[in-house]
Amino acid sequence: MSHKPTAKDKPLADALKNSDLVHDRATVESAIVRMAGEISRDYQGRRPTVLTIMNGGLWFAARLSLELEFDAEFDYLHATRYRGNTQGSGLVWLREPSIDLRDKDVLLLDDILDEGPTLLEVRHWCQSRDVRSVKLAVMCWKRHGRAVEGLEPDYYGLEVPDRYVFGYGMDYYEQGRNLPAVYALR
Ligand SMILES: O=P(O)(O)OC[C@H]1O[C@H](OP(=O)(O)OP(=O)(O)O)[C@H](O)[C@@H]1O
Ligand SMILES: Nc1nc2[nH]cnc2c(=O)[nH]1
Repeated sequence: MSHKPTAKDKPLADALKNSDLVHDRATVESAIVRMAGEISRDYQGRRPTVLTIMNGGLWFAARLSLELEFDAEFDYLHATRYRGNTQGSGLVWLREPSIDLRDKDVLLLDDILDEGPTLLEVRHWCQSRDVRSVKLAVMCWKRHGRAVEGLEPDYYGLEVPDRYVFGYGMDYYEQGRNLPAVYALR
């Protein structure tokens, strides 16, 4: 039986030795503040429903939401297709939002847009709930041109290289999410 690698087999310290810092904390946080300004302007006069995609979106969502200049309704969903691995597979839903989304202006928050199936499916799921609108905001965009067709973020903070990245919410075998910067494996 093949063994799925875990944190024990893949120490974070080794990954850090084998990685480059791509965005330090100040750069990440100023990008998030800039995004919050753009989102605040666009949603003026509305009270959107902000849905965080767990787990990775948590750190970004918390930082961003403190900068938003409007009141909002918050909830979260948990959908994962990497499950502590560095390669994605089918999306597994672990928790759906508990509030009724009908006629809501939904803003989806996630840490990274890479190949796109996660946000594509979650956006589609929201549309099937008869939302008024749905937009995507991601902290990092791995803009390699291989994402599912037509899927681009409405808002993004930073571009990241076409390598496995971690930190600021993004995991390396379920480690490193609370690193306050973004690293890329060499
Ligand atoms: O654009 P994609 O290729 O679909 O990848 C992006 C998704 O991958 C990560 O989630 P993951 O499945 O690792 O779950 P996690 O947030 O719990 O780490 C990340 O948080 C995004 O939701
Ligand atoms: N941590 C992490 N999660 C991802 N999900 C999709 N791409 C990535 C990536 O590069 N890093």
